[in-house]
Amino acid sequence: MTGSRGSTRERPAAVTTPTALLDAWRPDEDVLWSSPRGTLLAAGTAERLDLPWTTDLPGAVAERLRRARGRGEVDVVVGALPFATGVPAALVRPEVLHRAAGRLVVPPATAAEPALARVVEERPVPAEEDYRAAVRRALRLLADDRLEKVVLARAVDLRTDGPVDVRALLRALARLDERARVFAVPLPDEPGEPPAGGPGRTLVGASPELLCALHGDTVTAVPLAGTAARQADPADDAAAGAALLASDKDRREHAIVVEAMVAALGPWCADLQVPTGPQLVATPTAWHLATRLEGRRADAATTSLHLARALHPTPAVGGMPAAAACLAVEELEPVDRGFYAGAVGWADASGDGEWAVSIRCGVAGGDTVRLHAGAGVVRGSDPAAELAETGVKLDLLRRALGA
Ligand SMILES: C=C(O[C@H]1C=CC=C(C(=O)O)[C@@H]1O)C(=O)O
Repeated sequence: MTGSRGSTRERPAAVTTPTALLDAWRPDEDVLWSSPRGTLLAAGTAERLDLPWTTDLPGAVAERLRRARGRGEVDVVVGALPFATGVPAALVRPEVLHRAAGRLVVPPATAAEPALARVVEERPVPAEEDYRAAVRRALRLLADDRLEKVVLARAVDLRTDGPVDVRALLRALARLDERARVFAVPLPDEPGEPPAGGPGRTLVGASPELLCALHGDTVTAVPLAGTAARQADPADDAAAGAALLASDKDRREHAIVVEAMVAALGPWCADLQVPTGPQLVATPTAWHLATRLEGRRADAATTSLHLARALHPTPAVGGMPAAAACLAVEELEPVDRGFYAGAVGWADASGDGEWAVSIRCGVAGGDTVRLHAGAGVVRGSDPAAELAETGVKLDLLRRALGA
């Protein structure tokens, strides 16, 4: 699935399947990534690349991959980049890379399958009324023209009655959303945390949003923005999707993202195709507006990480203008985003790579899972509706956890 075929520590795709890779995934040791293009199991760590976005990340990664290729080692990095641009990434060049064709498709659960630990407590951070108050403060910033859009996120801390089995959670996520990019990335301990005795922290999720992909010369990005809750009744559900597609406020929120992404990709692309309007995409809990951008890279030296760095943070997770929105996020959100709303995926020595926006995810560790979700605030947004929208987004992980 990647363009590079040079390394000696890779297993041929024919010998394995996505579900075999999931079964082989080891907590705290391995990264799992599954997308429509294929599934990767990055086993063990040959090299840790804990670089922030703000360094010459594309150059540094390309150089390390080139050297690894020269030594006949795995020449692919896999992992996650945080939301904040100054914070180190959780990227690894694995000892062994296993690949399988196609995405992870998990058969229905059997009685023999171990059940996930039960969620016994949920604590929103901040409290729901404080989130609504933060949206009202954001609306005041939007009113005086300093900002056009800001995405405000909140967290929910879940406590379970036993350790969370991340492999079982991945299975549940893959069953729930067959179109998503599903991932599990072991994270470093938080600074100042005592050394982990038990299981460490794992970023785990099912992202519906492609930040960018580069395959050969083809550049793709599929920004999402604009949300409506799915409905149980099919007619109501179709009506909710149609209403979203017709919603002025959501189309405005979406257009801000597309405009910023087209501007960011422009210098890297020849012939960038931009559809005239958004389409609907569905996740199990939400409808979204989506626009598929496709172009050809203008320069053969461009890698997927050049594109990711040019795009991040898009106004689907930050806002517009980006710098003012990030300041507002810092001021209005009481919880650090960590690896939520960053990027997760892989890059290889040929320049190819695929990066999802790390949304619809949580950080699992021991008996807790911290979930995050955000909603785009623009003029005319309603604090109660934004709170409900973040709830709809959080529901994907809640549902996978059986909460
Ligand atoms: C920021 C999130 O979603 C983004 C993706 C789709 C729709 C969004 C929205 O309507 O605000 C967000 O931009 C999230 O899931 O936490």
